[in-house]
Parts: sequence; structure tokens; C-alpha cells
Amino acid sequence: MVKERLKLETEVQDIFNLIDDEKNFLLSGGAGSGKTYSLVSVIRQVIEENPSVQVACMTYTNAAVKEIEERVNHKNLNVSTIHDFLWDNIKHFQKELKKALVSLANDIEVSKISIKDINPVPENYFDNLDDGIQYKEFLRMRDGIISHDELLILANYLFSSHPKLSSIVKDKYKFIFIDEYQDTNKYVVEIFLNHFKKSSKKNIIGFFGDAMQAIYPEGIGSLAAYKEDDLIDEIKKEQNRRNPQKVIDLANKLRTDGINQIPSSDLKAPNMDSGVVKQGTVLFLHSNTDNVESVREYLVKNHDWDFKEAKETKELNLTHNLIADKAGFENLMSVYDKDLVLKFRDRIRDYIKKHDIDLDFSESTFGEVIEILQNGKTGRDLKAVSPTKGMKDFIANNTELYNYAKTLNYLELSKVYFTKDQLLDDKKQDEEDKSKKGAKRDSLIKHLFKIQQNISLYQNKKYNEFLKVTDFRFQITSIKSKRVLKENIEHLIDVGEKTIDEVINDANIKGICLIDDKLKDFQEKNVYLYNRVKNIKFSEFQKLFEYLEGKTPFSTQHKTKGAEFDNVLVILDNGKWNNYNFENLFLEAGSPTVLDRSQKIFYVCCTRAKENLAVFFNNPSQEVISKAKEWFGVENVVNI
Ligand SMILES: Nc1ncnc2c1ncn2[C@@H]1O[C@H](COP(=O)(O)OP(=O)(O)OP(=O)(O)O)[C@@H](O)[C@H]1O
Repeated sequence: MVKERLKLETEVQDIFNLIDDEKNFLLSGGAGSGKTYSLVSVIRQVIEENPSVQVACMTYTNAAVKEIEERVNHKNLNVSTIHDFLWDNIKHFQKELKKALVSLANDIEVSKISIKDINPVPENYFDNLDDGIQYKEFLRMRDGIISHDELLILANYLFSSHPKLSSIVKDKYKFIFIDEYQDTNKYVVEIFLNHFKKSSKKNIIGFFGDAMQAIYPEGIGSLAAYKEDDLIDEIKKEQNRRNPQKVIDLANKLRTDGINQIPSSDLKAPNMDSGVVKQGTVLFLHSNTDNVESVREYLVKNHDWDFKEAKETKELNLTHNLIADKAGFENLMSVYDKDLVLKFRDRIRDYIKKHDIDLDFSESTFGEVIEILQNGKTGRDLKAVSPTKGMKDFIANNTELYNYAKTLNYLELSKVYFTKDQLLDDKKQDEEDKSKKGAKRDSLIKHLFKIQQNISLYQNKKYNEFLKVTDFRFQITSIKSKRVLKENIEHLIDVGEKTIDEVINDANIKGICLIDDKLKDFQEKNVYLYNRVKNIKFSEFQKLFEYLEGKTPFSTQHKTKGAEFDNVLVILDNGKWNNYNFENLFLEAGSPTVLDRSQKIFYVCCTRAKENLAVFFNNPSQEVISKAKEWFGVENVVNI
């Protein structure tokens, strides 16, 4: 054995034994067992032993990217997302890409890839594209632009049909490591474990993860079948280095695969204190109101928690919607995510499509289309072309919006499309998180960010940085102009009750943040959305800014995977998302898939705590309380 390896953890030494035997491997282990830590050790050792080879590592969690960058930092290591890795390796084979896309589009079994109204797609369909096949955030198959889902299908097809492609990638990367394998798409696993086999070149694929933490439905979940087929050898980590004893005990009860963790014997492990494992605290708090503010107060008063320490104390909610109310950006969230007028439009559109209604609506308003359908003499089902109960309630509360939508050209309104990603993409876990740039945010939100960045830098007295970002920098020619800048920014900061539209104009007139072409273009092309956002108070956007910049203690439960914090408050409220059911989590009842999903997200949440864990359940039944007593201990179940 290479001498230096002796200093490594035993599991990492076991991995190197498999590498020596040219075997692909899987490192699995419960939460906090140190898989990310081992991944970094493996990468470092591989580079040490093979200084001339390239290593690829794919990971999704912020925590892992940060840890890898800090601890490895080597030019031979390429850290990326799986999508970027695949695209980088196939994008130069344009001829093959075009041919493959046409085949997939014409394959009736592949429903995700098709070109509307073109069937079959001719062989030379993509031959004259200026930029060839491209991979982007959005899909426009007609123009040869694919997005995330299509990329995986396409890459899988190419690697399956071109063993040479596997040889090229294997030559380029002698080692490929995939973190959080459980949430990796099955197409990706197939590429690396099945299609790669078709090339006789040598390389090593290593997976790291935990089946109990599979929280995304598109993920493979488990690699058990690959293990059975001998395509991969498993090494298990059993110790826990993160969580205090009480959290480990709880987590062991929550695991559904019988894996029982023990605290590590490593005296330097984070969960050790002077040679003994920390005890920590676990609490199950409940009350008959859903007022989480009182839960926070209870923890502050009785357990010394400090929610202002956003880096170390987190409140985990299932959805951004649940957070929006608490963090104060509920109107913005509701515009981007809960527009039931647009949902009604979808209902009408789907009806027209489903029933092949062949009327020319090109000159009709949305209101006219509704009327035509509702008064149709063709025996149409009136219910199917009317708003649902939820839509009716929404319309009753938003009559102005509904009346406005009814005046819009139906075809134009049909094109209106936006998602909450345009508002919320890439939330930072904490303020120091540098990797998040909000790629999917729309131009309006990006512009508002720019304005608020100006304000925030000036308010925090970061004058040099402020001078670098403000558009006013081009106007600074004299002492007098500096004084004008001071007056202008101080005027802008005082947003008071001003609307978003007013602040955009103010920032423009005062020269702090100019209305640029991107914003103008957005305003022209997204009249419906802009009209809705513009009247919301700018102070509400400021709340969103704080949330996205990681300055609040709030996080969604999914986004905390891989991370760890001293104090963790988990809110068990499914926010009417029926993919999850926390009552049934405790009763171990209900639909098996919903139960499984709820068990896994709850396991992920609880195991983030390095010191103290609190779980809040609003108005639990007696059965839930009994189970909570079993899991948390009688003395830790508290009615606040
Ligand atoms: N060998 C080690 N020496 C010192 N610290 C370690 C070691 N292994 C892990 N740790 C520390 O233990 C904690 C948990 O490790 P890590 O985050 O790698 O766990 P994980 O298995 O990836 O957890 P999860 O599945 O919950 O994301 C981290 O604080 C990490 O820095």
C-alpha cells in the first residue's frame, strides 16, 4: 500500500483498495457520517498519487462545493454539475447530436422530445442551425435548443449508441466522482455504469451518498440493483461525526432501512467535547395555534437560541410559500406563484386543445373566448369551462386583475408564462455563499437586486464597493458631483411606502441605477407580469432580498441537504402540498409514497443539527403526541 494512505480513514483506504483493483465503488453512510469529508480525501489522495490525470467531481449542494473548493483547490480537478459535465463532453459532436435528436423526436416511446406539428422530423431538420444544437435554461426544440431534462435523455442515447464517446471521456477523466448519488437521475447512472462498460478503456467511477436522503423524485434513490449486478462495490460508513447523541438516537429511530449509527470514536470529530460525545437537545414543541413566532420566542427565552445568528440558527419550512408569509414577501410570491387567473386561462386553453375546438380566436379577447365557450351551443360542459372553486375565490378577491385579463388578446395572454424560479432562484444559504448568482431570475428581479445592492452597500458604509456598482460612477467629475451622489442615494434609500415602479424610476432619475435595455425589453414583453409587480411596495422586495441573500434564518427543507447548523427548528407544516403528510409520518400510515417522502425529508432536516434540534407541530392529535414521546422522550415533548 502507498505509505501515505495509512493516514487516511479506514473507509477511504478501503476505497483505494477497490481503485487498485480497478473497481467502481459506492461510499454510503447515514447523515453526518462524513461522506463529503471522505470525498474530499479521496480526491486529494487521487491527485497526489496521479499528478498528471484529470479528475471530475459532480455535486449539487453548496456545502459540498464550498468544502471541495476550500480543501482541494487543484487545477486537475473539475467540479461541476452533472448537466454541465455531460454537455461539455458531448457538445462538440454536433453531427451526432443532430442525428440523435431527430431519432429521439421520431421515437414514440420518448414523449419528452418532440417538435410540435412536425412529424416525422426530417433527417436534415437541424442541419442549417447557425449555432448548432445548444443547451440552455429554456427549451426551444424547434430551434435546436434543449434544456435540462432533454440533455439527460440525449446524453444517455449518445453514450449508449457511441462507445467511442465513452472512450473519449474515460481518456480525459481517469476518475469521475458523483456526490449525492441518491438524487442523481437514472439516465446518468446508466451512462456511467452501463454504457461506459462498452468501452474497454480504464477509469474509475465513485458514488457517494445515502439512500435515506433521496428527496427529489427524479433521483435514482438507490443503487442496490447495480450492486447486485456486480457493477459496483459498496463501502459503508457507520459512524456519525456531526450530530450530538440525542439527535443520533432520534435519527436511528427515523431510518427505515435499519441502519444504526454510532457516534465516532474520533476525538477530534465535531460532535465530541473533551473526549465524550455531546448530548445536545431534541424538543418536540406543539401548540394549538400555528403562530411560529411564539415558538421562536420560546426557544429564545428558554433555550438561549438566537435567530439573528442566521448562519448558525435555522428555521426549516417545507416550501418557499410558507416562508414568504413569515419573511414578508407574500405579495411578490403570490404574483409569481399563485396567479389563479392564469390557472383559469390554462383550464380554458386545455379545454380547447382537448376538445379540438377549431374556432379562430386570433382576434378575440380572453373575455370573449370565455363567453364563446360558456355560451356554446355545442353542448359543452359548462363546469369544465368555468373557474374552479379556488379560482372563483381568487377572482372575487382580484376583480381588477380578472377584468384586465379579460380585455387582453387571448393569444397574447396564452403566451404569458413565468414561474417562481424567476423570483427565487439560487437562494444563498448564508451571506458568505459566493456561488449563487440567481441565473434564472428574470430581468425585473435582477434590476431590483441592483437597486437594492446600491442601497445596501451604502447603508452598510461599504462606500468603495458602492462606487464600483452604482451607475452614477460615470457622472463623478468633481467634488460637487460627489455631493450630488450623496444626496441622490440618500433620497433613494428612503423608500418609505414607495412602490417598486416608483423606486425604479427614482433610481433612474437620480442616476444611481439606470433603466437599461434589458429592463425595457422586459417591460415591453411582460406587460401582464410587470403590471402586477409594479404596484407592490419596494420595501417588500427588500424583504425578499434579505431572504435570498441569506440574511434571514429561513431555509426550505430541501435546500438544507448537505449542510449543518448549530440550532435547527423544523416546522412540520405541509402548506397544503399533499406530496407530504406529517401527521401520517408520525402514524406511519397513509399512501406509501407520501409516507416515504415525508420520512426522508424529516430525516434530512433533523440530522442537520450540530447542537440543538426543535420540531414544531401545530395542533397534533393524541396519537401524534404519543409517537413523539416515543421518538423524542416524554420530557422533551412540550406544549408551549
Ligand atoms: N475524518 C474527519 N475528520 C474531521 N472531521 C470530519 C471527518 N469526517 C467528517 N468530519 C466532519 O463531520 C461533519 C459531518 O461530515 P460530512 O458533512 O462530510 O457528512 P456527510 O456524510 O456528508 O453528511 P450528510 O449526508 O448529512 O450530508 C462535518 O463537520 C465534517 O467536517
